[in-house]
Amino acid sequence: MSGHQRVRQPRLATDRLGELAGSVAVPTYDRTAVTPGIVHLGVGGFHRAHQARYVDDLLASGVSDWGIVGVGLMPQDVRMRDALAAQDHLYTLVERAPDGDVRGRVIGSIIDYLFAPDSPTAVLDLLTDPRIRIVSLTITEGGYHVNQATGRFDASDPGIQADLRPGAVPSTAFGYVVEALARRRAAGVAPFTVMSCDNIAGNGEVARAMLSSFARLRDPALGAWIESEVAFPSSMVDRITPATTDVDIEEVGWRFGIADAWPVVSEPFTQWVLEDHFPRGRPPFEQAGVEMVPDVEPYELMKLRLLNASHQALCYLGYLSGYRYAHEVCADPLFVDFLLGYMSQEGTPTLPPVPGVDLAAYQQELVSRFANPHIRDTLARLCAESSDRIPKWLVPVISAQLASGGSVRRSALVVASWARYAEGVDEQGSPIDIVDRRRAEVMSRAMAHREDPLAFLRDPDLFGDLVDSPEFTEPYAEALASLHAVGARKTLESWET
Ligand SMILES: NC(=O)c1ccc[n+]([C@@H]2O[C@H](COP(=O)([O-])OP(=O)(O)OC[C@H]3O[C@@H](n4cnc5c(N)ncnc54)[C@H](O)[C@@H]3O)[C@@H](O)[C@H]2O)c1
Ligand SMILES: O=P(O)(O)OC[C@@H](O)[C@@H](O)[C@H](O)[C@H](O)CO
Repeated sequence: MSGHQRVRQPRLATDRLGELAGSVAVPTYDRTAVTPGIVHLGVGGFHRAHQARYVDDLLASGVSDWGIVGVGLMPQDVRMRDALAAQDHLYTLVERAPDGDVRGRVIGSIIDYLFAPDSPTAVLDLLTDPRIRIVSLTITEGGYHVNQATGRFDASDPGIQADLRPGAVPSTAFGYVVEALARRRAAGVAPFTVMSCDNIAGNGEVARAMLSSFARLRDPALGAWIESEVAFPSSMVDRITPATTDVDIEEVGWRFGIADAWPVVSEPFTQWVLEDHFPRGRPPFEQAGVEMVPDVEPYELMKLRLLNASHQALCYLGYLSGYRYAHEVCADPLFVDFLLGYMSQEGTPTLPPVPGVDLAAYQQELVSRFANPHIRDTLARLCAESSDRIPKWLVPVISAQLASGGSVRRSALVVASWARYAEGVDEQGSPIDIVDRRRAEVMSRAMAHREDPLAFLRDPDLFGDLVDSPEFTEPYAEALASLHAVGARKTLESWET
């Protein structure tokens, strides 16, 4: 309870907004007049802290035809359905600054939410409604079914297989999007734009390639039509948004007088760089601070190779050393030196020029953001789903550095720390809950590396041919041996670069 007395607050609802206006910002626009223009698949913490907040700004400025309808596809999304339905689809966004300043804001831009298993027909009807001109996605990196080694579509997922059966009722994001596009095409309704907001380099291009490959397996002509007729703008999205905790829910109660079943907490920083390619129209995003550019790639690479790869650089080593939060790691100068060294010596040399960005200042700002003690971003969140993260964020850095003759020593230590973490026991002997959709394979390779030091790397789906590169395997094997012999902290102390 954080020392605060538990008081039962009335549930967040439209008719309470007036009384809440003294303690938090609330929507002042008429939500009943807002019509849907965007369907978002994967309404989790990030979408609610980021895109929905930008759209809320636009609705407040008088735009009324770009409301968001959320769609949940996964079994766990039933909780989001119930939370939002009980509070008129309103929720509280809490922004916590490093200096302890806390701001609350009720977001009104999600005007409805459908849980797809309740009614696939309702979801398909929505997606074929001509008013829907954008379908946006935060379905996580794993939701795109990319074979990491070949870059091609991987159709092995059972849900994908089910969605490929003739006449299937969709169950996956790809199943819904492609079925809806097929219906729009048949009905002569212009396709919506697909806007990926996941942390993937070239997220628009990846979405285009994977969705059209999936569609081709259903109907080659449909696949070709999607590839040529549907727009897939790429984006760089950035706002650190940890998973909401019970303490966060209680804080929203005592601090703002709001009973909110599922608020969302984030840092104050937010950035969205978006490729301006929306042939069916778009909201005036730039009015809400979105940077509309012709080419997002330099910004995406900067963010993924500096911010996201640094998250991986700090999470396993930090966890093994006994830390549990990102800010704890970033209060430790040994780790900060390592992160800045990785960013300046290995991540940054692989980047193209990034228009208007001072990369040295960007690196320092990242460390300050990671060090925000009020965000309480857990290392467990950052260590999860590493099989989807390391190959997309760090392996490209290693490959580029190897190609140019640059250093990979810090990156090698990061990969070795993941391998050590994947053994499933920390340096204090406590079990680690490995959360990864490839958990069994990853853990079994980690179990084998005491006998065969390169065993963890022998997975071309994750590492391509890195195992054949002595410039990488030598520092990797040295790092792994050191982690086993003296642990993460001492390895960092002595890691010569
Ligand atoms: N959290 C952040 O700091 C952050 C910042 C930038 C970008 N992102 C992007 O947003 C994504 C989601 O992050 P989050 O913090 O909202 O996570 P979250 O767990 O809060 O929400 C993820 C949502 O996606 C759904 N989902 C997961 N896998 C899916 C799949 N295969 N198909 C369809 N839906 C699926 C979940 O059910 C949930 O609704 C990340 O993977 C990342 O690409 C997150
Ligand atoms: O959410 P993921 O899986 O893409 O990655 C984990 C974190 O690195 C990520 O969520 C960052 O917090 C985020 O990308 C900051 O904008």
